[in-house]
Amino acid sequence: MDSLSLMRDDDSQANTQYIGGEEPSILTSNFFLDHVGEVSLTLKPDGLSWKLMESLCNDQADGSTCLGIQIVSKSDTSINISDVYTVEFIDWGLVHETLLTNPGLLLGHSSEMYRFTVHGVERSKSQPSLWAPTVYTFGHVDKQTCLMWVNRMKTFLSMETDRPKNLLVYVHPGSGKGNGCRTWESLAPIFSQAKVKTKVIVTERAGHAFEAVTSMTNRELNLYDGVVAVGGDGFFNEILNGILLSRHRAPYPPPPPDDDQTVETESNVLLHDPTVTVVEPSVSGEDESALLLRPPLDQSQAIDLSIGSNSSNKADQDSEISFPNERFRFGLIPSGSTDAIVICTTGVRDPMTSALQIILGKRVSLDIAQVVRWEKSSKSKNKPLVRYAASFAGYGFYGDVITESEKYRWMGPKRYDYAGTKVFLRHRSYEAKVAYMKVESEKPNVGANARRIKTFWGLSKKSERLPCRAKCDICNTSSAIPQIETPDPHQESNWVRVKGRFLSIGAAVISCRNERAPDGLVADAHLSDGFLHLVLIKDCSHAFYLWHLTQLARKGGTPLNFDFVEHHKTTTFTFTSSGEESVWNVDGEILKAQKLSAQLQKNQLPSSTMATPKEYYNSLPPVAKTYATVTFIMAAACVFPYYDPWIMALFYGDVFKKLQVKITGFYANFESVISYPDSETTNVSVVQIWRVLTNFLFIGSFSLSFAFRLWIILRYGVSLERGPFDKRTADYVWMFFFGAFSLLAVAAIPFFWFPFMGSSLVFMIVYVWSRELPNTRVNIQGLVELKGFYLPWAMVAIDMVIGKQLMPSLLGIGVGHLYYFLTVLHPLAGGSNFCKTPFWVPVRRDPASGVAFRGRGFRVGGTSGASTRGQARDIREAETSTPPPNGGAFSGRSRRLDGRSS
Ligand SMILES: Nc1ncnc2c1ncn2[C@@H]1O[C@H](COP(=O)(O)OP(=O)(O)OP(=O)(O)O)[C@@H](O)[C@H]1O
Repeated sequence: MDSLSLMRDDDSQANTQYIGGEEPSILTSNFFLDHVGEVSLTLKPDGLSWKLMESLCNDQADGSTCLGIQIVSKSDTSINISDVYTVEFIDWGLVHETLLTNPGLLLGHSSEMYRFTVHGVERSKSQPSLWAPTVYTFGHVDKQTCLMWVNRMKTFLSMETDRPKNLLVYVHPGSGKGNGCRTWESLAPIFSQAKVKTKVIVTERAGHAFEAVTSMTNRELNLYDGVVAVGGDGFFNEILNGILLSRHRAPYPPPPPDDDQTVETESNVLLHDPTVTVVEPSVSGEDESALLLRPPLDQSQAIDLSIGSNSSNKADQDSEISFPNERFRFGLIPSGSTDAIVICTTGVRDPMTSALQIILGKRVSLDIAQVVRWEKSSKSKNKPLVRYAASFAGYGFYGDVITESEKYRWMGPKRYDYAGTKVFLRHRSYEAKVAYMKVESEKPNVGANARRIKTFWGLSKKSERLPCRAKCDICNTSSAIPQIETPDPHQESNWVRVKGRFLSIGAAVISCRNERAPDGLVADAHLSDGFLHLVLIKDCSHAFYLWHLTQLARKGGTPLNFDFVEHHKTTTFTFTSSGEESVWNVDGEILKAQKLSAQLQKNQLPSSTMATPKEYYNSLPPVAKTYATVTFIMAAACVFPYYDPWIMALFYGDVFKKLQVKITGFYANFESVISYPDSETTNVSVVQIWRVLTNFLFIGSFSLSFAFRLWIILRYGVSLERGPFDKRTADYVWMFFFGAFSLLAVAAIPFFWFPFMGSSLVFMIVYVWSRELPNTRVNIQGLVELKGFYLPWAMVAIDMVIGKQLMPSLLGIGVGHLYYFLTVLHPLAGGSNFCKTPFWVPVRRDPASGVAFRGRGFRVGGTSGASTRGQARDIREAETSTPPPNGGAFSGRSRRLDGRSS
């Protein structure tokens, strides 16, 4: 009998066993695994496993060999849900019996049945970092059984919430050997199979991707779960800078001291001028780097700096207000000439492995170096120009090689060997001053010169290093990374100064392993270790330098163990060229700089860089800041005995009634009922029209309730303004006006009237936020975590429990919904937008958008920051694979906005 026929018709759903009560978390049933045979299949929330039911292959329990012959891959007996990227029901068709279950008959049988496939990854046995896609086809005669299993697996897959659903992909067609497009074409089917939407833009010139991501609003970027570069390290750097330059806010590293501000002391300490003035970063276009063609920086927004294959900061409760948000990731699919970043993060230089890791939402966090070039401006202030590096910034030899290699780009990756040889033969050294910060946890025995015992002719004995490798234990164990205490840069004693002629100066963020340097430039630089690894190579003879380079090119080599090489683990350094200049090579991009400083941006909260309340206050966006300030002043005014908040209240009867104000020589009291028997008083009549506005500005005197409402403005009001209303200030102001008008109308009905409607307006903010950012996780007092969508209702529930009035909150929800319906839901359903922001809204038009209604028009035209429908429409639009002819990846957007072509 054909073994497949063992499965009877009645061996169906009824035969699927549920283990674990009514809500089965475990399913088990018999299926036929294609090319294997009948298996007993078990599904648990964390994975799928199977056992061969009957087989002549009993050599090993897992059936991995049969009569001594290895059955490749299909002999696997389990796959984790975290390794599965899709499950598909594929209807009726053939399921094959393995050719090897019947040794006498090497022609296998096959039978027809219903089938489903499980697509996942398998790791190479010899090189576990190398991943490949794999597929298992299971068959069963009962369709319902198959469907039920598919649905259950999909449910488990849906719990893998960290996976991207919508990605922005930039492809550099000329990277490496010029096969960027081919690389992407070979991977694109996996992304669509995994139901990951991609908007693909093939770059047309250097700087194209940079300009595209720079010109995107936070709202537009937030429509994606991440950005993926298909190219080399330089291309990744271009995108990283495009995103960070306009969004990352952190204090600059201290500039190198001016010569006249530098005092050399006996202890070799560099004195910095702490009073140096920092002005806006320069936009000068004199550098050859295409990145320099960029718009002025907006330093008003903060970002989460956890970058690697992704961007994440688990502790960041406010990350949705800034960009990139916590789910946003940076992906890199290697197609370049060096691909050091990919080798250091995934362990292999394999596009498929990177693609699968991106699809499965695998994450690794990286530190980033902020590199600042300082120039004297006309006003003779130090003028910074900022760049970010994910792997390396190097001067001298490294800069010369990159400059030289650009001339031979046509050679492909070989150009580095040719240019390297030329530059080596030239053997140039450069006069420079370097100052670096002494860092506490740089213990003498783990530093570059650890246990250095001098031998003759300058060579040191091998140091004890823990090199970073694929699947590095140190990178994977956060406790293995020492906690670094960052010293105060203003304290002179924290600096060490080195002056001399250098063949090269390099600062590595990661080990920079690549095919030419198998252990990397700095073997013991680990991912996110918090250090900038400064490597100073002082002038030496040709022969020694060659020795150093050969050590670099050798696995297990000791390129840093020479007397002319210094390795310092630091967080900040400064550089001043004193003579003939080379250029800096920042992740493969050229940066000319006579004065430069660099600091490590540790994976940290931007808010933690806000040292003072003043900085925090200054960082607030204008609308929320104004509202919060006014409400605070209103509350503070109650402290004064002669101020009576009731004068702000909404009494419709009084709004058009004239008020007699008696003014004495010392004060005014607005309570008309009080009369003063003073002799010198003046009577003034005023209409109390202000009440229609001021009742919204008073959200209570200082109390717990007031603090809570103020917190809502600062938390959710700011979040809305920086997120969905980014660059749409007029729309945001209009939202408040709309809310106020609606509440005034509602308050005309006595049942809904409150003397102060401010708390309803504040609650409207919460409601609109919950609709705009419905999937943001919100933690309520550390007790429960829920989706942003439910936040207003959770707050109402809390109000109920603590016995507060519910009506103000419910009114806020009501008008919030009306606003959201009229501005988003109704237009998305095809209706017209009755609630457009009128031109009289008293706010300057956003210069970046040019029009006041840009954002709203955009959403109506197709996208909503977080509304499901908006997103769905945007995803459809996003499936364009070619950029418009003008190369502007987003030029279509402006046509949707206001009907004009960009
Ligand atoms: N379409 C394009 N035409 C020309 N240059 C481009 C284009 N797109 C991007 N670039 C630029 O090419 C430079 C190098 O790209 P990339 O890093 O992908 O290749 P690579 O230099 O071969 O690789 P690696 O950086 O790994 O050595 C980047 O600075 C990028 O700005």
